[in-house]
Amino acid sequence: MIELEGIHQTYRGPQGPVHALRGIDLQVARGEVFGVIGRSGAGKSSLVRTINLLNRPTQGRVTVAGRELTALDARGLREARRGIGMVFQHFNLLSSRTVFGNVALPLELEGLDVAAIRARVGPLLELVGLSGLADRYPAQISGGQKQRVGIARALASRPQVLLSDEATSALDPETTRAILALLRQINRELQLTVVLITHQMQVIKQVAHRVAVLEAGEVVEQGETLQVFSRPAHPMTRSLLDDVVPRELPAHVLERVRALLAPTGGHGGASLLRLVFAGADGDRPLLSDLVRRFGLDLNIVHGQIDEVQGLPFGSLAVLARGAQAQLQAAIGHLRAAGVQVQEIAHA
Ligand SMILES: Nc1ncnc2c1ncn2[C@@H]1O[C@H](COP(=O)(O)OP(=O)(O)OP(=O)(O)O)[C@@H](O)[C@H]1O
Repeated sequence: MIELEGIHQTYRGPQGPVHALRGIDLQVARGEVFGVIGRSGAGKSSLVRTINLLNRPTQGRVTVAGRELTALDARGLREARRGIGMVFQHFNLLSSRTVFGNVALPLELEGLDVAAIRARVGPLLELVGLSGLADRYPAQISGGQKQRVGIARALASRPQVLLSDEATSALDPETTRAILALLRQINRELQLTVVLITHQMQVIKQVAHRVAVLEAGEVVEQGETLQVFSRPAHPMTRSLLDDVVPRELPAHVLERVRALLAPTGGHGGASLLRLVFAGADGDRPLLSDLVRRFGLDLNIVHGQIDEVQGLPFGSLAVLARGAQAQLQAAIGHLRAAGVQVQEIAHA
């Protein structure tokens, strides 16, 4: 649905050229929610804005729904852009227009008559849950409601693609969840292709089918969200994932574990293991396997279980005691079952 080929974006900065995008190749399939994540300055806004040529890349080709946008003239581009809606971090609503008036604006610009506009805007306001607020002004509604207006406006021209430029960054966590759920609902019900950029893995976790990680203008990793979450390959991905599943144990937990790891005078060993599991692994009785099959004593010292795309995802720190050979066999068993195992400490 969306194809970016060899995209470079160079700005003229006060201290010389800024290479914001350095050779991006990306493909987004029809009907998917594709997330782009990166730290501030990574080039996310530049990237999402090349998809509708709000930013014309210095080099490279942009194709959306089979049309090469970078080859169109101004008129062709205007028309193609109707197929691409966009929502913004700060909503970009006109304060002098009501909720209805804001959603109606792109339709007025398209030249639709009053009856046609009413017929289009009513269902859109219902879709985003704002039917009762049509006559309010932006100053009279909450941030989450403003973003709902932004989404309805973006959908007014019946686009095939929706771009979201940090749409939830100005919202509190609960409103963020509600807006993301709405985006996901729209993606499903309207079979809309969604590209969203964010600096928060929480956002990716909740809605994106696939994700690309951007660093210094380059895609350093991409893949299915669950795959990237469970087996992050690049240090930047791991660092971004720390916000969701911290890799380091909190200091007070480590201290407690050290005391537990102190030699007890027995014959066996003890290992502090960090287990990361994703997807269906979470449904298997792996911990009872360790006890039953390998005769280990287990002590869960820390953990976090979450969901990615409705599938279990999480990490556990487990203190395992038992015979050395059995400990090693148990680690092999877990790895064979697709669980990532890291031995944090050993005694
Ligand atoms: N119009 C511009 N002129 C000059 N430099 C720019 C311009 N727009 C962006 N940049 C620079 O390009 C780089 C990428 O910026 P961009 O806004 O795309 O990143 P971002 O990942 O969206 O960051 P943020 O999350 O902080 O918005 C940054 O170094 C930024 O300073």
